[in-house]
Parts: sequence; C-alpha cells; structure tokens
Amino acid sequence: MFHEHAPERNKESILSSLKNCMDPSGGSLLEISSGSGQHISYFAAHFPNIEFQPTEINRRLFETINACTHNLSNVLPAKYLDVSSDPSVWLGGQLMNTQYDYILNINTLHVSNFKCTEGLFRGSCCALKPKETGAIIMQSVGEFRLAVSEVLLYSAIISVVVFWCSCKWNNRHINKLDSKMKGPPAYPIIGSALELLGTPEQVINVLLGFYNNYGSEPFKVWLGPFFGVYIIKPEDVQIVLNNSKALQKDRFYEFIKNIFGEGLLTAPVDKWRKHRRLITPLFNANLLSQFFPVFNEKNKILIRNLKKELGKTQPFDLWDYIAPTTLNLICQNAMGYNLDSHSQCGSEFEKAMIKASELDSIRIYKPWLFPNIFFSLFLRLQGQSNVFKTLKKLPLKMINEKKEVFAQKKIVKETIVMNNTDGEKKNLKVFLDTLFELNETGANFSDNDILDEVVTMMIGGSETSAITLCFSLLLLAIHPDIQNKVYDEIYDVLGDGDQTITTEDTIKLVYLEQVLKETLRLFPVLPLVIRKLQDDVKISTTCYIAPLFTHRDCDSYPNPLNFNPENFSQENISKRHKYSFIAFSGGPRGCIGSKYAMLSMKVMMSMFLRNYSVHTNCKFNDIKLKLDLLLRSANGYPVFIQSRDRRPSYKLNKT
Ligand code: HEM
Repeated sequence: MFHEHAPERNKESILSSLKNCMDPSGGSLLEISSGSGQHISYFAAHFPNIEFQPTEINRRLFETINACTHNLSNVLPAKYLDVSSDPSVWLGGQLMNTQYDYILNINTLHVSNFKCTEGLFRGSCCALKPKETGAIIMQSVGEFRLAVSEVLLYSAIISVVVFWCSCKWNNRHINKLDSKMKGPPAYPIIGSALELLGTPEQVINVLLGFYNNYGSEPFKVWLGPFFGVYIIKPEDVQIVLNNSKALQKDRFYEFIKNIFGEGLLTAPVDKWRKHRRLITPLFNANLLSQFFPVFNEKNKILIRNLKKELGKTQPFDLWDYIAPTTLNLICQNAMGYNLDSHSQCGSEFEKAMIKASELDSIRIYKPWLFPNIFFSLFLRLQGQSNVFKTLKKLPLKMINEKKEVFAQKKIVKETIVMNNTDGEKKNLKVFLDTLFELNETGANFSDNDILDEVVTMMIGGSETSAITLCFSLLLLAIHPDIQNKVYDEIYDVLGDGDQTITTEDTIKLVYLEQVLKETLRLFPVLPLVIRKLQDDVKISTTCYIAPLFTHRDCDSYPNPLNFNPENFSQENISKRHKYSFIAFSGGPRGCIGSKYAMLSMKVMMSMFLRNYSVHTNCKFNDIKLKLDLLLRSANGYPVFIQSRDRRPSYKLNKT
C-alpha cells in the first residue's frame, strides 16, 4: 500500500468543485487513472448515491485502490484501463453497453503522453451518457495549463532577451552607419514594423511615403531586427548590382523558398552560378525566334476568346484573359506542355500562386511571423496550410509526364515539332527537356532542383508579363492618343491583314517597346530587389534596390508620374544613366528572361491592338497599387473593347 501527499492536499478543493457540478441524488462516475485510490474513496463517501468505478493502467495499484474503498458499498472493484487505447476495448469492451454520468480525471495529462489526452477525449465521447449532466472533470488540466503557460512565458522572455542580445552583437558593425543615416523610426526587435502594418495596398503607400520623405540619397530601414539600406540613385544601383560580393540574395528570400525552392531566383550563390551557366544559353536571342509559332498560335486563341466581350456595356478585367495566356505560353515554350486542354489545372495554379505570394509577402513586413513555427500557425489560422502544395501540383504533373516521354523515347534531344511561319517543320528546344538532357551529360540536377527551376520559370515567365501587359493596355485605354500612335506603328509594320508576326516585325515595333518600358517604369512588377552586400571580413549589409523609387527620380525623369513613352526614345535614353531603368534588375544576376518577356509582350500587344481598340472609364489616378511579392493593380484592369477599324489614325482623320 502506498500513500500520496498530493491527493491529501487537494481533495478538499476538488470536492467543493464536484459539489458544484454533480447531482448527489444518483448516477454513475468513471474515474480514469485512480492511482492510490485516495481521491475516489474520499469523494465516494460524500456522494453515497453515486456509483463509482475506479480504473488504473497499473494493475499493481488495484490492491491499494480496493483496500481504500473496501468499506464503501458505492465503489466497484478497480478495473484495467489504458486511456490511449481505442474506446471499443475500454473496460474489456463493456463501455459500449455501460455509459456514465460523469468522468473524473485528476493529475494525469501533465505527466502522460499526448496520446492519453487524445484518447481521453475520444473515449469520453463514447463513455458519457448523451445528456447534459455528462461532464469531464479534470483538476489536473488547470495545473497543467498553468505549468505550460508559465514555461512558455519564461521561455518566450528568455528567447526574446537572447534574440535581442544576438541581434545587438550581430549589428555591432552597423551602429555607426545607423546613427548617421536617416530613415523611419525603429524599435528594438520589431524595427519599423509598426509603420508597415496594414493591407498590401497600405504597405505600398507606406513605402512610397519613405521615398517621399527621404528622397534619392541612401536611407535606412529596420525590418524587424534586420538593418537595411535603400539604394536609389542609378550610379549607386549600378555599383551594387555589378559587385561580385552582392550576388547573394538576402534572408528574406528564404521566406519565398516555399514557392520557388532553390531555383535561380532564390538559390545560394554557388548553386546559382552553376545553374545560371547551364540555363543562360537557352535564353540566347537566336533561340528566341523559335518561340514565334507558339506566340502566334496562343495569341490567336486569346483574340478568339476576347470576342465575347465585344459590345458589352460593363467593363471586364483584362487579367482574366491575359494571365491564362501568358501561363499557357511559358508552359508550352519552356516545358513543351500544352495547357489548352488542362485549363482547370492552369487556373488552380494561378490562384495558388497569387495566394502564396500574398501570404509570403505578409510575412516579410511582420517580424512576428519570421519564425517558421509562427508562420505555420498563421497559415493554419488562415486555412491556407495547403496552398504551397497546391502550387506545386501542375509543375509536378508536367515534369512527371515529360520525364516519362523522355525516358520512353530514350532520346537525348527531346523535341516538339511545330509549323513555323514558312510552313516547314522546325525543332523547338524546350527548357525542361534541356534540363533532362543536361542531366544525361552529368549536370546533376536533382528532382527537387528541376521542380524549383520549373516553378521559377513558370512564375517568372508568366505572372510578371501578365501584370505588365494588363497595365500597358489599361494605360493605352486611358491615353487614346498614345494608343493611336501604337496602332499606327503596328499598321505600318504589319499592314491590315492577319499574317503571323515574325522576329523582324517585332524589331520594327519601336514605339510599342517604348510603351512597354514606360509601363514598367511606372509599375515595375518587382518593385524591390534585395541583396546581401558582404565585405572582406564577412560582415554583410542588406541593400534594398527599389526600381519603384529609382524610376521616380526627377533627375532621370522630369515628370516621373506622367505616362510618357517618349521617355524611352533613343534620344532620351542616351541622356540618362543606364541604371535609371532597372525593371529587369541588372548585372550578372539580372532577369534571365528579359528578352523573352519583351518579345512575347510585343507579339501579344500587337495582336491585341490589331484586332481591338481598348477603352476604359478609369483615370490614371484611379489606379491603386498593392504589393504582395509583385506589384499589382488593387482594383484590377477594367476595360471595354471594340473591333478595330483597321486603318491608321492618320487615314481615319482624313475621312
Ligand atoms: C515583364 C517581365 C519581367 C520582369 C519585369 C522581370 C523582372 C525580374 C527582376 C527584377 C529580376 C531580379 C529579381 C531579384 O534579383 O530579386 C528577375 C529575375 C529573374 N527572372 Fe525575370 N522578369 C520578367 C520576365 C521574366 C521571364 C519571362 C522569365 C522566364 C522566362 C523570367 C525569369 C527570371 C529568372 C529565372 C530570374 C532569376 C535570375 C537569377 O537570379 O539568375 N523573368 N526578373
């Protein structure tokens, strides 16, 4: 027999709680984990009309329990019960026939495996009679919560102090820089996070506010405990982007690895160097002309789809048509995968992409979401734990299908055959197949590497162009005179027929290129590029290169908030610093797909404008921006379209 002190100490207070919630006139009670039997013998004496069933997992305690209760006629002999087991085997399977008015459990959960807690709740659902008096009484839970919350509180305080000290230590080298530079107010640990609270629409306005307050000279911002410097002047931007010690992406890119893995965009320098060297030849200007048949074919489908918007009085959102087309283009051109018959997969991917980039961007501006554990919790609370998995579904499907074809054919160069403009057959070099091919020659891309590069290309190659095209068309709708000028050029180059567009045609579409660049100047899809600048003694400083700010510098652009494609006339370009336009970033780690992007956008714009004129009720100042990982219009791209009268404006004006 053994005797414990705790039950002696707390039995009185538990009894008073039981008196509050138990009906003494009758009923039955199942005690789980009766231990020494001290509790049950004490309570049974106070509730003579209630039948008590003691239970215990440790059979050796049965004797002790029974000895404590032998003179109480309302206590049954102790029974074996493993609370973590399935309820169907509780009490030798009797539970299904015998149900109780009360279940009592004291001082178990905080000393047992979590399976026991789960089992207790699961079993209680079966063990309690289905009436309101059924109750689980667990004095131990109160103690348990207190103990855990205290432990959590102390751990949190200690973690914060340790974290603060380590930040202080890591940041010791920037104390001087910090004190000399201007920037928004910052507080320990959270930095300027309070300023950046708010929706994606508000965040972009706060960032623009920083620029308005501090101008083009470098200024500091603390994102959480991390110090960073905004670099805006083209001369300074050029130095950073071309510095071999600034090729490393900053820690914030770790946050977006749940989307891009370690594709080119996010890869650490060593991996990036190797992959970039292998992938760059695929974006060679000579190879790009091979994509034209696909450009022409997919844009024809776009033009056909748009027909249903003709004659409507309500504006529609350009995004709904342009985004699926750019995704379709990159899937076909880079992966050799035709999305036409898998539009459902495409739209699931697009939705997941937007949601994922929204969630990751929220994290960047909220230091309390920096630790993975808090971010996972945040995703759960938002009901979005699966979004990153959903995003990978389409790329995985494409990779697996293409891999099978590659293996089946057992060929080194897998190709797809398309009709080119002259009607002859031509082989198209596909990015994904080239990765498989490179592996055959020892490049060692793992399955994860391939997935990461494919996701990077799909997002880099579709979302960015779609946003730019939508902004461009919206701006042309707002500025009909500029739209006329673009169409006149298209007419002069392509005539009034429907012939397919060639590389040579796109070279001649000079003004259209100015329009696209001016759009990217005003609305750079990637408004922020973050690099880690490391010095010789491995001390690093974060540099924020902000195309959005550099493009609004009055020294480079006299009226920076006006939409003026003349900013990109040869004459005006020659007057400016090369790095005054950095929509595609610059230096060795600049955008690998800039040429592909410009070509595909030129083809889509010219086919669109050749068939339709675009109109809107929206004014320039109505465009509201929002920032997730990319810069978008917060209120969409609302336009109307009309069939194009295929005559240039100079001929129309004469009639
Ligand atoms: C309007 C269209 C586009 C814009 C404005 C744009 C802009 C950019 C920018 C600013 C970067 C540097 C990002 C950083 O350092 O954080 C970048 C990188 C990249 N872009 Fe683009 N991009 C566009 C289209 C494309 C296309 C069509 C592709 C692929 C077909 C592509 C693939 C990539 C890749 C792979 C990188 C990472 C490069 C590296 O780190 O080596 N982009 N892009």
